[in-house]
Amino acid sequence: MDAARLLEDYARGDFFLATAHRTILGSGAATELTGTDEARLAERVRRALGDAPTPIAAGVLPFDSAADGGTPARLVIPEGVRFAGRPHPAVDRLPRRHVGLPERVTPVPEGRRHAEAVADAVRRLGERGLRKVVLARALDLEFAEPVRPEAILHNLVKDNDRGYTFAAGLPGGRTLVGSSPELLLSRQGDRVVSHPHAGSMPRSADPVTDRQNGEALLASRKDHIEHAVLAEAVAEALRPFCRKLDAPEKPELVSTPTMWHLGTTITGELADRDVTALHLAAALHPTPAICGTPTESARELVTELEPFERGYYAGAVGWVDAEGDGEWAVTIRCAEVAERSLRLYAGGGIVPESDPGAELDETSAKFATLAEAMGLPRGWLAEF
Ligand SMILES: C=C(O[C@@H]1C=C(C(=O)O)C=C[C@H]1O)C(=O)O
Repeated sequence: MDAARLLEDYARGDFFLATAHRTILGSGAATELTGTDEARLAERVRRALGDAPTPIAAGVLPFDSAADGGTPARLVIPEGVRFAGRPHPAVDRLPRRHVGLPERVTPVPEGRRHAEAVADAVRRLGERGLRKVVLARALDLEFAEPVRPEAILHNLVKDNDRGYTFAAGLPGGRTLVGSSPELLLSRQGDRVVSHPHAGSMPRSADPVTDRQNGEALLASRKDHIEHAVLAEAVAEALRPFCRKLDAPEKPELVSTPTMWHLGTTITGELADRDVTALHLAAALHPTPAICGTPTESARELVTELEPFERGYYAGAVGWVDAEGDGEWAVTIRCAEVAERSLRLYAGGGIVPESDPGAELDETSAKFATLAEAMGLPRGWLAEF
């Protein structure tokens, strides 16, 4: 099966995930499973897959299922599932799709307010004994015409030949669409892998500046601190499930078409095959890549300082099969698409060494993944 065909067949409400190794299209929903207790949901999914018409359950976990009003995890067992190999080079021959310019862009909060929140966070880290907190901001885009998530997904897949490029149906007919560099967890047999990312610099069209940015990130003490907090937490969360765990001491430089990051590949051998990819994803989430350390105090600070609900941003997207295998990516570099509007999200890790202006710039740079896929003029969103 050709991955380009799956991309062309994707329709709003379907589940789509393209990675460096495979492409999955789950169409329709034979069964929908939602819940705010992810560990219990993982059990229900395991039972439901036992006699399901298709081999996987797929969907999204929210940032915080206990947030105001409750944001449930949503998985479906699709009516039909098709698999293909990696999307590239097959999708290269497809033309780009037109998305259209928004009529209005509203930052939530305004950039200046986000920088103030970062300064506030830096102060409160010390007061509350936090090592790190991740603060995000959003941009609301309004359009005169209906927004087509299929067009955005199409361009995201063309632009990003690595990473995890996804679309998933949300409650209320909305769609989460994005391209994340970050693997929360994959399980295949008894092999588990996580590839946490923290520490960021923008890519540049100028090769010299681009290389310098990557080198500056590798040399940045602040970014290594930010990363170490994350890598340690992911290793500690996986350790109880593994009879062997390999967590390198130093991160490597990794890249997307728009950002440089520090990443650590953590691999383990699962002790108990009954623990599925969804159980593991639920146990790891939320990592300090998108929340902070310690988790509960960081989540409280996020709620205090961010003037919006994260919903399914900074959650997870992925699938699990009847054997318990599966893969889950962190839902970053994404947008939540409604009928004629969409909300873009971007955040960054704050440690005592963080600078508010630099953190604001980092969120602007992270909007570029979606901005490019929407065909927005380069740097246009950076004004907001
Ligand atoms: C929170 C986001 O990204 C996360 C935060 C990073 C950082 O603070 O350096 C890097 C990668 C991601 O784990 C985002 O893109 O919105």
